[in-house]
Amino acid sequence: MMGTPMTGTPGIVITGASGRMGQMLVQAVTQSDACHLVAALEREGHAWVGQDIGTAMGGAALGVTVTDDPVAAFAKAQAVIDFTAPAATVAFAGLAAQARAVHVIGTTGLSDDDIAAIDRAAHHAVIVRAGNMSLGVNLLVQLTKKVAAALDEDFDIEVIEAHHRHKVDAPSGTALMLGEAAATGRGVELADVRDSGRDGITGARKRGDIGFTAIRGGDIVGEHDVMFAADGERITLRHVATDRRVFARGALKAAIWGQDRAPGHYDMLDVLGL
Ligand SMILES: NC(=O)c1ccc[n+]([C@@H]2O[C@H](COP(=O)([O-])OP(=O)(O)OC[C@H]3O[C@@H](n4cnc5c(N)ncnc54)[C@H](O)[C@@H]3O)[C@@H](O)[C@H]2O)c1
Ligand SMILES: O=C(O)C1=N[C@H](C(=O)O)CCC1
Repeated sequence: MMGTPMTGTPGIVITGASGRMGQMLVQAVTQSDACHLVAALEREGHAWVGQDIGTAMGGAALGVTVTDDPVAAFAKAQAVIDFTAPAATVAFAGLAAQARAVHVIGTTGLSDDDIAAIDRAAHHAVIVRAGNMSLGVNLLVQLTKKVAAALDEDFDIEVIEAHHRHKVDAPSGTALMLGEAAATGRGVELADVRDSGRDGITGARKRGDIGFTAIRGGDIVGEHDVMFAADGERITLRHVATDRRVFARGALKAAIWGQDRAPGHYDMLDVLGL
């Protein structure tokens, strides 16, 4: 059995345990000395509910049975790591806050109303939310802010992202983080300059707009370019993720960082001190 539970380290629940990120997170937690797995959650009716999470993943038993009961799972946890879907994440934010567990949210595609609900839960507990938990992307956010602040609107800003064929939301959470960073650097609101989904006779590009393009295909883990294009020259900042472990590593760091912090809605820049 991997990762024997240690009482001195935070107990972690992984939601969406059968998912691409869920399985990566179960592996990361069970291999870590800094935390231990107390529960694995899946949606009601999922084939893995009732099975040992280790054997369901095709490996050795881990002694943790997949459950569909978030209240019971969260009651025994110090942190909930959640990469699922918007409706689930909003419900989990309330339940994790009631359990006073740190809620690490990787889920993307959240609406403004979803984020407002998460903000309300963060009055009572620690929530760390980021569209991308990797160190590289969070550094890229800061670089994007700086480059955007240094250049004027002669440089058109375009965010181009590519992901696997199963991804359901666009632009990606990361692309939106980068677009927000570019807008902040320029001193504008992203909502006022955002241009997504060009198709047909769109008219010429509007000066000052921040454009988004989404590519979906194959097994691409996650690639992001921020392009600053002017007449005669072009700068491109790029991040390429080749392994989902980079997201899992960031999420574990956030779960541990959040222990004993004051309630609030934090992001990975807080966790990484960037
Ligand atoms: N922030 C980051 O660093 C980062 C990195 C990768 C993925 N993501 C995001 O994480 C999310 C999940 O991505 P994925 O590729 O793992 O997707 P996935 O579809 O493989 O996994 C999602 C899992 O959540 C489960 N789920 C849905 N509703 C549930 C509920 N009510 N209760 C329990 N489980 C539930 C599904 O059954 C599924 O197993 C997406 O929003 C994605 O964009 C974020
Ligand atoms: O695979 C996904 O889905 C990813 N989602 C995040 C996003 O929307 O930016 C991070 C990269 C992978």
